[in-house]
Amino acid sequence: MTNQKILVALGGNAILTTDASAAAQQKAVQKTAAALVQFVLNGDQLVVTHGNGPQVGNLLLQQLYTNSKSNPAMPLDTVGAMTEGSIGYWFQNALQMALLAHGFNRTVVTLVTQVLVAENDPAFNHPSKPIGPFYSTSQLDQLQKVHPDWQFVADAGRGYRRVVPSPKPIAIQEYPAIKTLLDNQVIPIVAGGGGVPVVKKQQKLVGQEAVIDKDFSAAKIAELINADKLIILTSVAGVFYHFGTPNQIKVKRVTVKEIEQHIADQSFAAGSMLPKVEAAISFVKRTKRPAIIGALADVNAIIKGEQGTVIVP
Ligand SMILES: Nc1ncnc2c1ncn2[C@@H]1O[C@H](COP(=O)(O)OP(=O)(O)O)[C@@H](O)[C@H]1O
Ligand SMILES: NC(=O)OP(=O)(O)O
Repeated sequence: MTNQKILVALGGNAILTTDASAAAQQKAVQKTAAALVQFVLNGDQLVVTHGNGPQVGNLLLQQLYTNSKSNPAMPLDTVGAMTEGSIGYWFQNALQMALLAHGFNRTVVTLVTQVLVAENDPAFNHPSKPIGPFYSTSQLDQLQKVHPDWQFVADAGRGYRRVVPSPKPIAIQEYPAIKTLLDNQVIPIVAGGGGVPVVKKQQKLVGQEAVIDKDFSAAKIAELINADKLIILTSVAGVFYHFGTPNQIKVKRVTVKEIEQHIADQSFAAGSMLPKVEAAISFVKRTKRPAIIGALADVNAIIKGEQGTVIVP
């Protein structure tokens, strides 16, 4: 029994494989849920957050087909909330079933989470978060004619993706509810897709057309709930130096100071490994507790301390 409070942040591969149908995504989520059960078996208090990049982009595209006065397209903040609900439902359902299979009748709850961001965050003028599908060069030309205001980035060898602003989280509006759920042994699924970005305007919270990086929201919540560990699960076995070259080396354990040096050397790709490393550093610096980045497939070995990259103060 480890009896720790652990926040697990799940990347896209935990949800979406190659098939974007609801059935296929639910199947992937069921596999992920089966892996997460180990934390509960260990006596840990689990908090889950997850990404939504592919899903929020796909749902935003679906809005275009129905866009009319009587059935208007929903804006990005609302579409983000829709993905928190839909992906949260998949996880809620899958985790409850996986726990029941082990004899645990636990309540799992998805909390649509509003995350406060700064209205003057420079990210609003520099879209950087890739969402939705990949496009070929000819598809890109076509899309740019129809949507001249959309921005795209080239994604190393895989085509182009639309990018939207990704402001940094400042505060978690529903933190008191997260605390209450944890105090009552409920497993919360929070800040899915980074949470819905909102800014405070004259005492009102106003949704923003942006997608927060879930790794940053995960680090913020892990800090607020006083988590013993932040675990970021993705598709690679950990953080690599010289990634993608014949000299790549997997980092097993590293101090904040050492890994910060590698950020300065631009070792980590923006929009993929860099936000994970930055989020992990933020948690470790502020709590003096470890953060681990590793593969979802290695979750049991990560729990035993045998896999992943451990970042320490
Ligand atoms: N230095 C690095 N070490 C490990 N992976 C890296 C590095 N730089 C870039 N990556 C890429 O980052 C990816 C993980 O980021 P991403 O796909 O955005 O995560 P997720 O969707 O799981 O949150 C890896 O699959 C890998 O291709
Ligand atoms: N919102 C978010 O960070 O999503 P992904 O992890 O899917 O990119």
